[in-house]
Amino acid sequence: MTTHPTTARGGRLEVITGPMFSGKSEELMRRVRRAEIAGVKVAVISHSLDTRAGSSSITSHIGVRIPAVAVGDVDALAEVVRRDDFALIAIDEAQFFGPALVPVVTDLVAAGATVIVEGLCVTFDGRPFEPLPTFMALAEDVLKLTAVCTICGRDAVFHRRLADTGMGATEIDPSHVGGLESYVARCRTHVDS
Ligand SMILES: Nc1ncnc2c1ncn2[C@@H]1O[C@H](COP(=O)(O)OP(=O)(O)O)[C@@H](O)[C@H]1O
Ligand SMILES: Cc1cn([C@H]2C[C@H](O)[C@@H](COP(=O)(O)O)O2)c(=O)[nH]c1=O
Ligand SMILES: [Zn+2]
Repeated sequence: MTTHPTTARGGRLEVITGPMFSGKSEELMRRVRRAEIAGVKVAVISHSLDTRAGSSSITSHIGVRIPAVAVGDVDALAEVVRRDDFALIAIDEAQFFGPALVPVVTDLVAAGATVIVEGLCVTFDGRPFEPLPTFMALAEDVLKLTAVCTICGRDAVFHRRLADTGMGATEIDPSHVGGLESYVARCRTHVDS
C-alpha cells in the first residue's frame, strides 16, 4: 500500500472558514491560546495586506487581538516558519496568499506540523475563493462557520460589498481590505440586497 505523503509523518491540516463576520478569527485565536497554554510552540502568521490591526497582530471584528508575524507572500511565510521547530502554524486571512499557499502548507503538514488555515471560502460576488476550497478538500478537520444576515437574522453564508471597487472579486487588492464599513453579511435570500 502507498502511504500518502501528506499524512505519512503525522501532521494535520485544520481549516476554519466561512464568510466575513462568522467568527473565524475568534476561533483561530481560541485554538492558538489553548495550544500556548499546553506549551506548544506556535507561529501565528497574518498577511501584510491587511493592515487593519497594525502589522504585528490579528484582530477580530470586536477588537480582540493576538500577536502575529505579518508576511507579504508565501516565500516570506515559508521563511518565517523555517526559523524554528513550530508544532502549530496558524495562518490568518489565507485567501490573500492565493493558490500558491497550497504546496507550502501541504509540505509543512507532511513534515509533521499541525497547520490551521483560516480564511474566506467565498468572494463578495458569491464565488468560491481559492485556496480555501482546496484546503477544505485536503483537511483532516473543517469548521465552516456562518455569520448573521443583518436583514433577516438567518444564517449568512455570503457577504456583500457596499461599494464597487471596479475590480473583480477574486483579485487580491488593498482596495478590497475592510470590515463593517465596507461589507455586510447576507443569507442566500438577501445576498443581492
Ligand atoms: N453580521 C454579523 N454576524 C455575526 N457576527 C457579527 C456580525 N457583525 C459583527 N459581528 C461580530 O463579529 C464577531 C466575529 O468577528 P471575527 O472573528 O473577526 O469574524 P471573521 O474573522 O469571520 O470575519 C462576532 O462575534 C460578532 O461580535
Ligand atoms: C469578501 C471579500 C473580502 N475581502 C477582504 C475584506 C477583509 O479585509 C478580508 C476578510 O476579513 P475577515 O477577517 O474574514 O472579515 O478580506 C476581499 O479581499 N475579497 C472579498 O471578496
Ligand atoms: Zn437574510
